[in-house]
Amino acid sequence: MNVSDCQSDSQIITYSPAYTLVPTYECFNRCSYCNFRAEPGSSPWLSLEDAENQLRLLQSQGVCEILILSGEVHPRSSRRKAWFQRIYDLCDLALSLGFLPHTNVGPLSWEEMAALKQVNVSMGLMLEQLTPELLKTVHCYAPSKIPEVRLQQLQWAGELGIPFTTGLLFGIGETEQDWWESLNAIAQIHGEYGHIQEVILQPYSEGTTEIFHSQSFGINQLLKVIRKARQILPKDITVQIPPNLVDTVDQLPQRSSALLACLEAGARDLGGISPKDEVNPDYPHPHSYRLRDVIEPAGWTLVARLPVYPKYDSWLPARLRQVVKRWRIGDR
Ligand SMILES: O=c1nc2n(C[C@H](O)[C@H](O)[C@H](O)CO)c3cc(O)ccc3cc-2c(=O)[nH]1
Ligand SMILES: C[C@H]1O[C@@H](n2cnc3c(N)ncnc32)[C@H](O)[C@@H]1O
Ligand code: MET
Ligand code: SF4
Repeated sequence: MNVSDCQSDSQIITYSPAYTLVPTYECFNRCSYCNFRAEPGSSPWLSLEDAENQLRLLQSQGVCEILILSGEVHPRSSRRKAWFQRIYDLCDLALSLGFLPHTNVGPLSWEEMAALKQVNVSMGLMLEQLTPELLKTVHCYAPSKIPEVRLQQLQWAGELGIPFTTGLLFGIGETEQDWWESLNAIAQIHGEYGHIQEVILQPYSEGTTEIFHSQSFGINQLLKVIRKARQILPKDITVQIPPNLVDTVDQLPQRSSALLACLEAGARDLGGISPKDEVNPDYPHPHSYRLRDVIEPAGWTLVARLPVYPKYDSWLPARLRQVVKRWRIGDR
């Protein structure tokens, strides 16, 4: 089966069989909704040896995407160079073992982003929300979340020709008007460069180790967002929702109505399904076979995808194109 470039009118739902590597949990930002970060200096970095051991165990398990997700070292810190080098080396390692890396480690300098293009089939950064009001609240101690900085990252990715995943986080104190402005900003940037593969609509989900402790974003509001996103975003951008965050109460297939409602509203991708959701460790991912049991009786077809869409293969450096080609042949 072929996943066409435009999924929005089809019955096909995709997901990416993924595994997450965390270079470090330490982060100089303090987003108050974060259940991931550790204090700078308190958390050892992932060594290449440990990463290689983890990756070798995955080689026979159908995992394709390696998501490199990290806490951040300040751009002007003397440790920044070593931090960046470790991320680069982890990507290079994953690639050399035949996996497809996708890096999401916060804002990068132009040079850092250009270097990572050589070892990533796609990259990601959530816009979160565009309104600067959040800098007074949840992002008060998070300079990486300055909206202009994040918008510029999307712009740079476009200029560098990097297939990109972005998204919004809902339920962190923004208004409804803010939602539509953020979505319009993504649509506009995609209009310039055509590089946005997917937009993740991520409902804030309360965890056990954060400082924010607010009510998780509700399903009815999320459905409203998905419907409107489908109107605002160009058709060639896929709307992604994380199934573990919308389907938290339903354990039995026949009760998984929230997920089906998201698909009816226009979501077509379920993102990276990995053994552990590092960002929301309190919400484990359902196995792909369970997802299939939930969505296929309702007429949808669940299909694994690569972290780069076919129409972007020609954007990739030769080494990456080679590895992607091997996966496409065995694909679906
Ligand atoms: O398992 C997760 N994967 C996350 N992913 C991975 C994502 O689900 C897919 O693997 C990507 O769409 C790549 O295909 C992210 C990727 C990004 O670029 C930005 C944010 C996220 C956030 C998550 C997340 O919270 N949990
Ligand atoms: C990697 C991405 O995960 C999202 N993120 C961070 N914390 C939470 C949470 N409690 N609930 C949902 N999403 C979260 C942010 O959007 C970040 O950019
Ligand atoms: N620190 C990065 C960001 O917030 C990615 C991981 S968040 C758990 O964009
Ligand atoms: S969400 Fe990302 S930037 Fe914010 S504190 Fe957590 S790891 Fe750091």
